[in-house]
Amino acid sequence: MKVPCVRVAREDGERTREALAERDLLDHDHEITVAEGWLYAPIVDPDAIPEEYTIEERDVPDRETQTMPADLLGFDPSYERLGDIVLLREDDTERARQVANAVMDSSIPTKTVLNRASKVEGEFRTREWDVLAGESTETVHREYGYAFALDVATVYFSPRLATERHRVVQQAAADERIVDMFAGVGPFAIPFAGRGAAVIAVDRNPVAIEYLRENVRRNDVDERVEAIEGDVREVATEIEDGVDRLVMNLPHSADQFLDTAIDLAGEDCVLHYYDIQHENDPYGPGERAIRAAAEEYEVTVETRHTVRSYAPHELNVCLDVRLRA
Ligand SMILES: C[S@@+](CC[C@H](N)C(=O)[O-])C[C@H]1O[C@@H](n2cnc3c(N)ncnc32)[C@H](O)[C@@H]1O
Repeated sequence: MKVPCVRVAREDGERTREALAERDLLDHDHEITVAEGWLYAPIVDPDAIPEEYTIEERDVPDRETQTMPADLLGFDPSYERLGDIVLLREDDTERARQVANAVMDSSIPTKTVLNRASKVEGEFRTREWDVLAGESTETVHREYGYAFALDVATVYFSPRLATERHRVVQQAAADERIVDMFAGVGPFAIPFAGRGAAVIAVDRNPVAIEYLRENVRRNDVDERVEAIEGDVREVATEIEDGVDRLVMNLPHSADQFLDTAIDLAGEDCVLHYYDIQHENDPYGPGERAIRAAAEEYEVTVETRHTVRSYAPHELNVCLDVRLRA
C-alpha cells in the first residue's frame, strides 16, 4: 500500500527525521526507507508538513511490532539511550540484571547496558558504571541532527540535557563569537558552529577534547570550532576577549570561573550560567555571584530556567544573563 512520505537527500535524513518527530508527524506504523540516495520518511498528516519538504506517495514496508523491555518484564523500567548503549539507574543489583537482560532481548538496538555505580564526580564530572551486558562504553549518540562520539566512562555526557542544549543553541546568531568554557565532547559548541557561529571550546579533560576534535570533523564544522585543552582560567589568556556569548555548564562550581567569564565578555554579551541550588532560592545565589563579578556591567537576567530536578529539594537551573558595558 502506498503511504505519503517526505523525501529528502540521504545526508539530510537524520535532521529531517528529528524535525518531523518533534512535530509528531512521523508515521510509526511504516518503516523509513532509503533508495537511490533519497530517504523516505512516512508521515501522518501531509497537510501539516512545511512547504520546503517534498511529499511522495510510496510503497514502504510495515513496521514490525516492537518488543519493549516493559513487555518482557511486566513493569516499565526507567532507562536512557545513549547511542547504542542503554543506561540504567537501578539500586537493586538483581533488578538491574533483570532489566539489562530484558533490554538485550527487546527490539531496542543495544550493544551495551550500563548501570550507574557512582555519582557524577571529580573535576571531569564522570561516573563509574557497572557493565551488565556487552563491553564497550564508547558510542556515537545523535542529538538534533548532530553526531557525538564519546566514551561514557571517561567523559561527561547526559542525553537528558538535549532539550536544554537546544534551547540555548537556538538563541545564537551566525555572526557571534562564542566561548564554551566547559565544552565536554561538544554538544553546545558543535550545534552553535552549525548555526554559523565561531566557537572556542575549552575543556580540561584531554579525552573529552580528543572526542570534541573528532566530533568537530564528524559534523563538518572544523572551520568554525577551535578546541583548547586546559583549565579555562589559564587558557583564557590565549582567547581574544570581546566575546558575544559564554556557556558555563559546570554546575556546583561555575561561580569560581566568573572572573574569567567577565574578562572574556564583550560589551554586549550573553552568559548561560548553570547552577545547582536548593528549591527555596534556586536562582538567587547564581544571580548574586554574577552581579558581584560583573559590577562594571549592567546585568539583566533574561531567563530564569529550571532544567530539571537534581536531587530531593535541589534544582539544576540556568540563568541566561545579558551583560552590557
Ligand atoms: C558538566 S560537564 C559539561 C560538558 C558539556 N558542556 C555537556 O553539556 O556535555 C563539565 C565539563 O567541564 C570540564 N571542566 C571541569 N573543570 C574545568 C576547568 N577548570 N576548565 C575547563 N574545563 C573544565 C569537565 O572536564 C567537563 O567535561
